[in-house]
Amino acid sequence: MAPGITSWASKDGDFKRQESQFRDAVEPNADAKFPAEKGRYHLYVSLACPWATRALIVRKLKGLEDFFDVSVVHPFMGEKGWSFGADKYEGQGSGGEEIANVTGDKVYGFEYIRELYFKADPKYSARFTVPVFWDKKQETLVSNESSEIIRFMNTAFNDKIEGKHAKLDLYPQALRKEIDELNDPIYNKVNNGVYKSGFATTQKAYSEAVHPLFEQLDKIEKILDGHDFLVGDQLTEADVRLWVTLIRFDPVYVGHFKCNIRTIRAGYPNINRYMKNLYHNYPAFRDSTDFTHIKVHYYTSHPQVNPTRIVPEGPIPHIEPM
Ligand SMILES: N[C@@H](CCC(=O)N[C@@H](CS)C(=O)NCC(=O)O)C(=O)O
Repeated sequence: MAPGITSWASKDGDFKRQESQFRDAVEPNADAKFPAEKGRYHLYVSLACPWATRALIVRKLKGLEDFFDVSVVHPFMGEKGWSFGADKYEGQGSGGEEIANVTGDKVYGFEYIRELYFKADPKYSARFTVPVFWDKKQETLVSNESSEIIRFMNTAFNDKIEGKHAKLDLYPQALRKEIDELNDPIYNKVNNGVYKSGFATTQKAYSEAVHPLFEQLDKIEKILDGHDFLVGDQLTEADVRLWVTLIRFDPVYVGHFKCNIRTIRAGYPNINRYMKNLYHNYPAFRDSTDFTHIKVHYYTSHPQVNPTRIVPEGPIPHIEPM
């Protein structure tokens, strides 16, 4: 077992996210290493995980449900990492109860996500993260980096899908510069900023994460004034990448990760409207959201942050109506 799988902070109290190790891509051409083929691939996710949820949202936005199926892990993550229910937390809170929407491993019947990593590379020695984009033909991991998985989903299958799904371009040439310029601070200060705040083990590391996080949210609040999307008044990957953190913010990050300078619902009217619009009016966003998985995962899987593992009841509602 990898030592300290549930210890996230470095010696100086900062949380550092590891670089993903599998960085290939599915490509449209038949002679590619990983050619776009219907039924060939499989996506492994946690419904709790914001990075994995990016891939689920784009799969649905691009109409790729028939192209590759999905396996969903149990939200409790123990010492051996993500499991399909082999490791359950039998304690207080909702962690010990049966959780809906856990599928088991539909490809191999494995118990743990780590088994996929060792199948792909017996010498693998880094973290066993989701999402995992898996090639059933070569029995290997194509990519475990969500930002790249959503990029190839956006393009690789386009000549095999139709209409609005093929036309939808989440990373259009004309907007790339603007999207890239936003992705960078949003990744560092928001998507990863909540983890840096929550996993900090010194006051200094916490402060150095939580203030930039809220300063970046303040900037986003201004960008969204009078707009439904971050860039170009159209849905792009920048929205997908930001939204997965926003939807978890009030239910989890405010309490569990101490990101409590403001809530989204009370402190950011534009961000709240934007978040609610995508949830209530875009099934790809709503259907990829499972608040039970989200809350049970965070509150029960980080005993150094929440030793009682009690899952709080609120906020009620998890997301406000339009
Ligand atoms: N850079 C990766 C990050 C993925 C990631 O860190 N996933 C978390 C879940 S939210 C995970 O699987 N963590 C397990 C671990 O670190 O042991 C991506 O965007 O795909």
